[in-house]
Amino acid sequence: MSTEKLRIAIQKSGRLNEDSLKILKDAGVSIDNGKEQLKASARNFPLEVMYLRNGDIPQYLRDGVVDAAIIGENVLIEKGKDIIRGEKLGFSKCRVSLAVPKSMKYKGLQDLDGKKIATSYPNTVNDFLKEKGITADLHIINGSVEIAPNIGLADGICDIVSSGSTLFKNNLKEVEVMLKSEAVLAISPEISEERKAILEKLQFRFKSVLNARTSKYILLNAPNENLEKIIKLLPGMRSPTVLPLAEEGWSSIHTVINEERFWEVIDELKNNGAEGILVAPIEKMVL
Ligand SMILES: Nc1ncnc2c1ncn2[C@@H]1O[C@H](COP(=O)(O)OP(=O)(O)OP(=O)(O)O)[C@@H](O)[C@H]1O
Ligand SMILES: O=P(O)(O)OC[C@H]1O[C@H](OP(=O)(O)OP(=O)(O)O)[C@H](O)[C@@H]1O
Ligand SMILES: [Mg+2]
Repeated sequence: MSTEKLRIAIQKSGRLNEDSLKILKDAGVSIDNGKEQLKASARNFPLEVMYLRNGDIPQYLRDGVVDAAIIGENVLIEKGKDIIRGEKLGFSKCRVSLAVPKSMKYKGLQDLDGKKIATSYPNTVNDFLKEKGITADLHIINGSVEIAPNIGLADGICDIVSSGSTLFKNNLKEVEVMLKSEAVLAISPEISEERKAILEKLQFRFKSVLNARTSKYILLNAPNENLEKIIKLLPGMRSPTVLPLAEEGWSSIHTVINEERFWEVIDELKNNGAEGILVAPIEKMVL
């Protein structure tokens, strides 16, 4: 048997750390915890985890020092265009935006021409502004970017926005969304065939976990005369299971549904006589 292990990087600490460990755990990979060691092995899967800074990961992938990573898509756009982008992982959702002081009368991007913009994402801003024919003077800083306009360091900023509360607290307003981001699986262009085979197994497990996270198992009782209408609202994986109830004229319907879709159709289900509706989480889902 091969002794080869897949080397995967995850963020050492910060916004991505917890959810990255969670998706590995949900995929059945048990890691002997050792965050202090910066490197840990999985007990039951040929995997080695390296705990690294998010911003350093593209270089490690490029050099082939790690085979794969869980990283913010925005970081790949900023400095990892040559890195292979795999599945989106559904967490750490944010956007990278331009913001200006609330008091500024902003009419459009031309208002930023020749202005000073503070950011930790110079390539992203440059690419965006260049395409629109705007030239700005970039001031590169690594953190607390939102404070820059208040201390006279810049006229505007480009940074990550999620709830918008950091902008609000610093008297800034979001004026352009440059890109949307979430955590993704990133893959080294240098990955060996043998490790790629291990990665494919992990990707399969991630997909099962992600499918399950967005789906719910639903059970409900419905009068037989409305079965057809209700089934139309609940297509399921192939089609719903329909079982007769002990009470004549009624059936029980079991199916899998996307959670958002469930909330969209709930009123129609009720209007068609559905009752005793149960919604249960799904552990894993293999399509
Ligand atoms: N407020 C937020 N809401 C949602 N996602 C975010 C938010 N801030 C950052 N992110 C996402 O999480 C990633 C990591 O952010 P975090 O602030 O933890 O680390 P960092 O300081 O950018 O990186 P490093 O690990 O190099 O120190 C970002 O690249 C982005 O994709
Ligand atoms: O729109 P919001 O929900 O307020 O989130 C946006 C803020 O979150 C991130 O900072 P973080 O808290 O990660 O601190 P950091 O600058 O130390 O990375 C980002 O750099 C923004 O400042
Ligand atoms: Mg941050």
